[in-house]
Amino acid sequence: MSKYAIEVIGLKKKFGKQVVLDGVDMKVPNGCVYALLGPNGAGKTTLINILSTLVAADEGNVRVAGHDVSSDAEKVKRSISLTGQFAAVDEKLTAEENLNMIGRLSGLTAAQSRARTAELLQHFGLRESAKKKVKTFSGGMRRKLDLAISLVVSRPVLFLDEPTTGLDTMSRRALWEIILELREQGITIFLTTQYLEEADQLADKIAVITNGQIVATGTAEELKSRIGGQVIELLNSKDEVLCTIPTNGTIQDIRFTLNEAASKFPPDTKVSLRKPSMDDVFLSLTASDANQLKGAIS
Ligand SMILES: Nc1ncnc2c1ncn2[C@@H]1O[C@H](COP(=O)(O)OP(=O)(O)OP(=O)(O)O)[C@@H](O)[C@H]1O
Repeated sequence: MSKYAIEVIGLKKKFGKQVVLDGVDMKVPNGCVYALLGPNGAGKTTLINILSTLVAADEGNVRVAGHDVSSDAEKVKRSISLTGQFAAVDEKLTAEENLNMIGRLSGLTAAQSRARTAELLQHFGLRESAKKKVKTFSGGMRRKLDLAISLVVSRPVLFLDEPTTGLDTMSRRALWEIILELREQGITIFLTTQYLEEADQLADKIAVITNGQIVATGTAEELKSRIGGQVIELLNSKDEVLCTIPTNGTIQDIRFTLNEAASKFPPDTKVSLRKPSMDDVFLSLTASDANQLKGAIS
């Protein structure tokens, strides 16, 4: 068996004249949480759709769970679960009925389906709402049910397209815990997100995509260290951040930056130094000009 759950080489995709994926290479090891991080329109959903056989690639080699997505699509489909950006649940049914229906459609016997439904309702904290119609559910409950539905039959690779978009902080954290538990069971989780904190907290490896190209990959720490030494923050008298400026951490760069800042900002502006965050990494990688932040003071 390949040690990679997902292998992508030279993937290209156009919609009409628009190049959406422009030579993507990616290797996702088995059993990890891999986050694809990128701004709106970067090509994240298109990539997940290709990996899950919903959309065909124009060029390149794509293997999921060891199978080629174009020549072995059926085997890929049997190896994956997919949860989309919008909850794919039937609103008129209860949570229990939704799960049971998917169980039966997936080929489980009535008894197996009931048992799996009970297990998932318990696991996702939905037991008390099991008999309520989904149309009465909050966004967080719906998203949990959506995720539970994708796990009725356990598959080695789970795709989650922006799983926590629109959720409140508590529901988001509950979902993160569930995702980490699934990893403990050996499932590979490939998720897309626009939330830097999510990638930072969850992912063993992060790929940053912008304009259809992967511009960086690594652990959160590796990505943060790429940005260099220290970030200068300028704050007003109410301690509100006026400006964030990455530096390479040397006395020369910090002095130059502060000299520039001193000529632009009032003398009572406060200065603080901190280590780079994922926000800084993301901005520096996805900004059209990596010096955009420095430009903020000129
Ligand atoms: N079926 C399609 N036909 C034409 N254009 C498409 C199609 N699907 C996606 N696109 C375009 O491809 C680009 C990338 O879209 P995609 O949905 O992959 O981005 P994304 O990174 O998932 O964005 P978001 O975070 O907003 O969901 C967008 O400009 C989008 O309009």
